[in-house]
Amino acid sequence: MITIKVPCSSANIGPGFDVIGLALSIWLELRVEVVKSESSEAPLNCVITYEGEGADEVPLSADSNLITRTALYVLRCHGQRAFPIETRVHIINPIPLGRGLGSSGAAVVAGVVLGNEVGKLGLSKARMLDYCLMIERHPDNVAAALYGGFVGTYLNDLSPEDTSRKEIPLSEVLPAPAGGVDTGEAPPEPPHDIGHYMKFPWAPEIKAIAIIPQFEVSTAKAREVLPTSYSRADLVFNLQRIALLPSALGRSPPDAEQIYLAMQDKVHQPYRKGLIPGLPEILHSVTPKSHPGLCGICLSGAGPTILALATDNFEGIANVILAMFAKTGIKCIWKLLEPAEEGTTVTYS
Ligand SMILES: Nc1ncnc2c1ncn2[C@@H]1O[C@H](COP(=O)(O)OP(=O)(O)O)[C@@H](O)[C@H]1O
Ligand SMILES: N[C@@H](CCOP(=O)(O)O)C(=O)O
Repeated sequence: MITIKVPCSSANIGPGFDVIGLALSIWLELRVEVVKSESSEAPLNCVITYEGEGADEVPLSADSNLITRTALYVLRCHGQRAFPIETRVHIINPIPLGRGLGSSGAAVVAGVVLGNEVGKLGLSKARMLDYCLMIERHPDNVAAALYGGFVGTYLNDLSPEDTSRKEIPLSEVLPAPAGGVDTGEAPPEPPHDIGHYMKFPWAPEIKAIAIIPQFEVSTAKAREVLPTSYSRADLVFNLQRIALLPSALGRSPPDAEQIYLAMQDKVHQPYRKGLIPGLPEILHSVTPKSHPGLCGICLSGAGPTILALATDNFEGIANVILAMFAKTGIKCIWKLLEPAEEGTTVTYS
C-alpha cells in the first residue's frame, strides 16, 4: 500500500496575495493499492472510494475526480494512457471544500504525486510543482502543500514559447470527462521551472486559529471580483508590509503589534468583502490591543475562512469571531492548527 498525505494550506497570508502560503495541520490522505491482474472492469483501470468532507458531491469516476484527473494528466504526459491494472484509491479528506483552506491545491498535489507513484515516473518535487502549476495556477497553495511550512512563492519569467505553453487553457490540460474514452491525444507537457518557493522560519509560539464559516466561496469566483490594475499607493502599501512579514512571523518571541501591521492588505481582501458578510468588521475590530494573545488576522486564501494567528487565548479569540459571524446569520466551526512543516509525504507498507 502507498499512503500519500498532503496538508491543507492558507494562502495569501496578509499582504501576500498569490505569494505567501502556510501549510497547516489537516491532511488529505490517499491509500493506494495496485492489484495486479489481467484486466479491470473499472473505467481507466481505477476504482475510487471516498470518505470525509465533500463525500456527497465529489465525483468518484477517474475522469471526473480532480485527484485522479490530475494523475491521468501526469501519466499521459509520460505515454501511459490509463492507470495500471487495477489501481484502487481510497481518499480520506478532512479538508473542507471551498473554504479557503486549499482543498483544491491539496487535491492537485495529491493527484500529481499519485501519477508519479503508480506510473513509477521518479519525478523530483521541483518537476511535480511544474505539473501542479499547469492546473492550479497560483503557486501559494500548491508550493506550501508540496513542500510544507511557511513559504514565499513566485512564478519565473519564462520565454514567450514556455509562457504560452504554461497559459494553455485548463480545458486542454484536464479535458472534460469523456466517459473513460481515451482520445489518444498527448496533453501539453509543462515547461520546466514554472515556479519556485523559499521557506521562511516560523516562531514556534504562533498557532493558527481557523474560523471556518459553513458556506463555500469558489476560488474561481473570488478571483473574478479582483481588479486587473491597482493604484501605486495600494501596491506600495502591500510591498511595505510584505517586506516585514517573513521576519515578523519568524521572530521569537513574537511582536504582536508588528505582526498585526505586517498583515494588512489592500490587494484582495477589500474586494472580497461582498462575498463574505462581516469581513471588514472582523478584520478591523479584532486586534492585539482588544484581544491579547492575537498577533494578526486575515482572510485565508480566497475565503471565507478567517485565519487568526495567536500565541494565547485561542478559544476566546475564536469565540469573538464566531459571535461576529453569528450576527450576520453565519454559523462557523473553528480549529486550532499548527504549521505542517513536512509538506507532502509518501510512505509504503
Ligand atoms: N479531495 C478532493 N477530491 C476531489 N475534488 C476536490 C477535492 N478537494 C477539492 N476538490 C475540488 O476543488 C473544489 C474547491 O476548490 P476551490 O474553489 O479552489 O476551494 P478551496 O479554497 O477549498 O481550494 C471542490 O469544489 C472540488 O471540485
Ligand atoms: N491566491 C489565491 C489563493 C486561493 O486559495 P484557496 O484556498 O481559496 O483556493 C487567491 O486568493 O485566489
